[in-house]
Amino acid sequence: MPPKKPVLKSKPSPNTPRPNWPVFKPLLPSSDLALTTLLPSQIILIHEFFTQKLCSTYVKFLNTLPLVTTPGKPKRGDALRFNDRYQVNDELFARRLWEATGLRELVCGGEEEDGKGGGMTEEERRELWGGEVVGLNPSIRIYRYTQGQYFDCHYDETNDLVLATKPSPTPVKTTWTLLLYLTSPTTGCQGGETVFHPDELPGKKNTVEKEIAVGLETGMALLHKHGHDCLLHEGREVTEGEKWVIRSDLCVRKEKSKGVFT
Ligand SMILES: O=C(O)CCC(=O)C(=O)O
Ligand SMILES: [Fe+2]
Repeated sequence: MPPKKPVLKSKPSPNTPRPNWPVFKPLLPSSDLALTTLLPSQIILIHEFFTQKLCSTYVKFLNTLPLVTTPGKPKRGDALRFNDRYQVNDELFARRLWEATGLRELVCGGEEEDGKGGGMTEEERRELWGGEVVGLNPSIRIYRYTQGQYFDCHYDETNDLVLATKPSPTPVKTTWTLLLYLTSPTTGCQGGETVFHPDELPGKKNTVEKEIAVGLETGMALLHKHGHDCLLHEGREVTEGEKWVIRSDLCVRKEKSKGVFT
C-alpha cells in the first residue's frame, strides 16, 4: 500500500486582532463574473474575481501583516509547506468576501435568474457544492511564497464549524477550498502553479488521469472540492517574484436528520 498522503490541518488562532482590510474597490460588476469549470465537480475558476488594481492594493496591505514563515519540517502526517503565512478568524471579512464580491450569486444563483442561475437547478447546486452554501470559512489564511517556497502534495480536509449568525448560530461544514491569487507572471511571479495530481490510493474514485497545472492569474479565484473527494494537489515552487494567495472555504449548512447533524 502506498504511504498515506498528508492531510492539511488548519488551526485558527482565535486571539489575532482583525486586520483593517482595504475595501473591495474596484471590482468588476458581478454580472461580468462567471464560474468556469476546469474539471467537472472538482475544479472551478472565476477569472477577474478581483481586479488587478484591487490585487495590488491587497498585496501592499498584506505585506504590512505579521506573516510567519512556516517551518520546513512539519509534524508527522502534516503536509510539508514552506511559505509565509498569516491566519485570522474574521467572520466579518469572510462575510464581505462572500456578499460584496458577487461570489454568493455565482455559487447560489441570483434572484433575477429565477432560482436557475448559470443553468443549474437548486438540486444541481446542492449536489455540486455538497449542500446549501451559507458562506465562507471565517478562518482566513494569507500565504506569501517567495523564490524557492512551495506547498507539498496533500489533501485538504473538511472542517466542522459553527458560524456566529443572527438570531442563532449555524452549524456548518466546509466542502470546497477557495484560493484567490493576487499575483501572477504579469506581476513578476514565475512558477507557483496549483497542480492536481493523479493518485494511486486504492479505491479512490475521484482522481485525474494526468496532472492538471493551474497557472497563476492575477485576481483569479479557484474553487476545488475537498474532504473525502479532494484531489491530491500542491502549490508548486515559486521560481521568481512573489506569489500571494487568500485562502478560505465554502461552508454548507449541516442537515439535521434524526436529531444528528450530518
Ligand atoms: O498555494 C497553492 O497553490 C495551494 C494552497 C493549498 O493547497 C492549500 O491552501 O491547501
Ligand atoms: Fe490544499
